[in-house]
Amino acid sequence: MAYETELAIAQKAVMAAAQLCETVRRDMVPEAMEKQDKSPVTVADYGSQAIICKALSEAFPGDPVVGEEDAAELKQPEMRDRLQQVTQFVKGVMGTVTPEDVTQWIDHGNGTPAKRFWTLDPIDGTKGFLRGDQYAIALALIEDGDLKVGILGCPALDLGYGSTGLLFTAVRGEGTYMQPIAGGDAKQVKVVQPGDAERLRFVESVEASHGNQSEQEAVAKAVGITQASVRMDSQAKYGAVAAGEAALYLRLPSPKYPDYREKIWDHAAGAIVVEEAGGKVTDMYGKPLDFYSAAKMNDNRGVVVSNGTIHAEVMSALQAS
Ligand SMILES: Nc1ncnc2c1ncn2[C@@H]1O[C@H](COP(=O)(O)O)[C@@H](O)[C@H]1OP(=O)(O)O
Ligand SMILES: [Mg+2]
Ligand SMILES: [Mg+2]
Ligand SMILES: [Mg+2]
Repeated sequence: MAYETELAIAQKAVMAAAQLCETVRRDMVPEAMEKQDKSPVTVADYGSQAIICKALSEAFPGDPVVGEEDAAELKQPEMRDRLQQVTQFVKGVMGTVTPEDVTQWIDHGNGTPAKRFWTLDPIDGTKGFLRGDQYAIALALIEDGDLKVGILGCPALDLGYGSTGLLFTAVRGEGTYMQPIAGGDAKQVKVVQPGDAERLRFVESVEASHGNQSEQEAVAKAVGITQASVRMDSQAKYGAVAAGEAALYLRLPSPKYPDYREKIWDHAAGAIVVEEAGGKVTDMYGKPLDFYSAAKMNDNRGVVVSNGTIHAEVMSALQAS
């Protein structure tokens, strides 16, 4: 199997990070700190990035990591208690560590795209995490501009499989697998097959300002989806499409933030998980997402994720609207 070592190390790291995130949600009411761009971050976002970056830096010291968080704010003197808290949670998962270790590991995620690199969202859907809803830990390997490995940990997702917490893994050319985070066998998953009317559902963000819900509804209707959307935070939406629980995920630019550009860590892991399950991922104009030029996908607008068979129809509906 290709990328066996990469997959094994990344999967183990994402599992450990998932354990930290769930411990934070169990042991405290996570508080949001505000970043410079006004978006929230928690001790779990930092802890998760520390754990995964440590594992990647040890196993693949030459690979840059393009991660969402950095430790600049956490290193400020007035944040000492907060850093201590992050360190305690990291310790809980991996034994002895110092606050300096933690900030160094987090800052290992300040890399830039290269011939081969990883991209990491330590908690995707921080707002969902804070609300007690869905969130994801998303890690992907990009080589020569193509997604090669994706790991998507969804600690609060069950999709009716009877165990909460699902992990999706994908390697280019080798399919997508889903397994319970709590332990158990991995099974291969496939997107919705044509004619499966019951699963012809669409998913979108809970946060109205992360998309354009009225246009998303109109487009879904235009392609024959009659059920109301399922609203879900984070890249767990990609998991739902990969597992065949929804046929479409629409993320159209919010009229409130027309200049917003999607970030690679918000889509890389989810995209390969869906593609390897047989689905298709493009921007709203049908262009492939650019995962290699920069952390921000400057030349893409919106994201459309489908089971593949309805993709062309969705593009026509978007053009007409
Ligand atoms: N205006 C926006 N349009 C699209 N996505 C956004 C917008 N603002 C923030 N986000 C991103 O949406 C993601 C969560 O999406 P979802 O609604 O699917 O759970 C977060 O990674 C967040 O990025 P950030 O962490 O930079 O705030
Ligand atoms: Mg995040
Ligand atoms: Mg995110
Ligand atoms: Mg964030």
